[in-house]
Amino acid sequence: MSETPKASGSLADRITGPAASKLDAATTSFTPGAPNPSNSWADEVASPVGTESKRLEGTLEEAQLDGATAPHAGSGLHDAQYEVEVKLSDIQGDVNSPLFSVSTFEELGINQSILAGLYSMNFKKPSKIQEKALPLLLSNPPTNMIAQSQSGTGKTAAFVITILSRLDYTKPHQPQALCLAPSRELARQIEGVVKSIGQFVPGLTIQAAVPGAVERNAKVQAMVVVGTPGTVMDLIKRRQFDVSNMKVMCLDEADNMLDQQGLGDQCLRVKQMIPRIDQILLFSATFPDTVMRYAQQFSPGANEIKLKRDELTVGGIKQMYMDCPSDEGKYDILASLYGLMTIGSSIIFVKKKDTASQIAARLTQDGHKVVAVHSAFEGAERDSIVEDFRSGKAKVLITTNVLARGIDVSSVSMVINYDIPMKGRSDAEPDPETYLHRIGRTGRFGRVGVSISFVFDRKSFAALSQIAAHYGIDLVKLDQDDWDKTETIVKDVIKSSRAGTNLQS
Ligand SMILES: Nc1ncnc2c1ncn2[C@@H]1O[C@H](COP(=O)(O)OP(=O)(O)OP(=O)(O)O)[C@@H](O)[C@H]1O
Repeated sequence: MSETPKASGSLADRITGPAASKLDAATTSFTPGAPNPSNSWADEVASPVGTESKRLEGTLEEAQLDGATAPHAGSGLHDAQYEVEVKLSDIQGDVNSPLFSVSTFEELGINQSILAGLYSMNFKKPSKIQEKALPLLLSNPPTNMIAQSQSGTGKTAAFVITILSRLDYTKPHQPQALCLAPSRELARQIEGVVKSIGQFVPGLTIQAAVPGAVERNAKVQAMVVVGTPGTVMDLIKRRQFDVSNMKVMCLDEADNMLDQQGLGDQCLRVKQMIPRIDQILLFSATFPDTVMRYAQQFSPGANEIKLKRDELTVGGIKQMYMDCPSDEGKYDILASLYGLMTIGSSIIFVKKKDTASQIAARLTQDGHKVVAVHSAFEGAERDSIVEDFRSGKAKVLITTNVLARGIDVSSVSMVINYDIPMKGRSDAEPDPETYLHRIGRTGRFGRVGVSISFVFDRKSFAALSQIAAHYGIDLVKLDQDDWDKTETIVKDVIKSSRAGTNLQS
């Protein structure tokens, strides 16, 4: 890291000095990007977004504790030796961790061949959601389930084990389980998890139903089908996909699938085209109240495992924000962070496809190595770019909300919200669910990671403040005027994780 942000002084600082978090009654008019001589926009927002430098210290200490790195491995915060081994068994033994469980996979009544798959993936103990959900999921008669658990805590394995336990293995060409996901990348990833967990299950057949995967007129002839709603709907309509014998239907990222106008309609159509389903499973890290009611209709009589709002954030993810000089000025800050982004892998989330492409082009021009993916890319190209990112060939990925959910790449140590996620007409409101899913691309299954959200005006600051208030969290302000300090703070967290490479079981 040698570059320093070109901009001098944050907007908030240029207005009033370090942004204060208390509400200031006297407000003056504000033009985004233009210094306001008398009042900070930050002052005008009742905000839990903390700015005191001493909070940085506290957070770093917490980072070590929450990430379960230093205390278990015995490495101190200022230890020059960054390579710290994270002991997963210790995290899973901590009653407060979402990965905690008292039981073993054997005790959950899982079939031997499925157990063999779990062990070969080095899954030693279930996580909390797996331990709580599996007895309910596997009991007879099959019961519907709505299950919520923090990002990166192993929901996929919970529903995949259920699917594999429900199949009639005497009918290898008969589709019996359907799993739907909101993006082709997530559907492909789930297909991979089914293959891995089911690798020792004799006779198991799996097929993906994403755009381009099933030839026109070809039949879907696998027991487990994982796809995206639009493609699956078309295949059923065209009678390429026989759904007369469906035992399990699972929606991953269910709140997103049911909430979004297009996706929601398609999921409902698919369900209506299936004459009978023994078990309907809805999984997500988030279930806003508005969607929950609809989810309960979609999956009637379901057992429910829910989290409280303040339990939703993952302790291993250190959430920070950067006060940028202007919308345009965000680019310089991003470029300055490049060195930190490549310690592990990073994902930069933007709102628009165009922004993703433009930033990627600019960073490339400036000599950095990055890739971009969004829905305007062709399917095959998307697959190959995401594959490069998974394998570590590409370390910095710029994308839109299309990859905000579900994507599991353990080496991701940093997530940047280049644009604060917004929803509603003309982006009127902040989108706390998307925020949580985006930052959840790091800190997977006990690992440590950093999220940095960029704010630059009153609207973006207020939006981030509301998101922080929604989850009852404090965000740490990174100072662009003290780049060395910023670098140290971020580096300490990222290097303590070396995400993915040193998680010992
Ligand atoms: N019992 C386990 N032991 C060890 N690793 C596990 C276990 N269960 C899951 N994992 C790993 O944890 C990671 C996260 O799991 P998964 O992708 O299922 O999370 P998730 O809860 O679905 O997250 P998200 O809400 O982001 O979709 C994966 O790499 C998975 O292989």
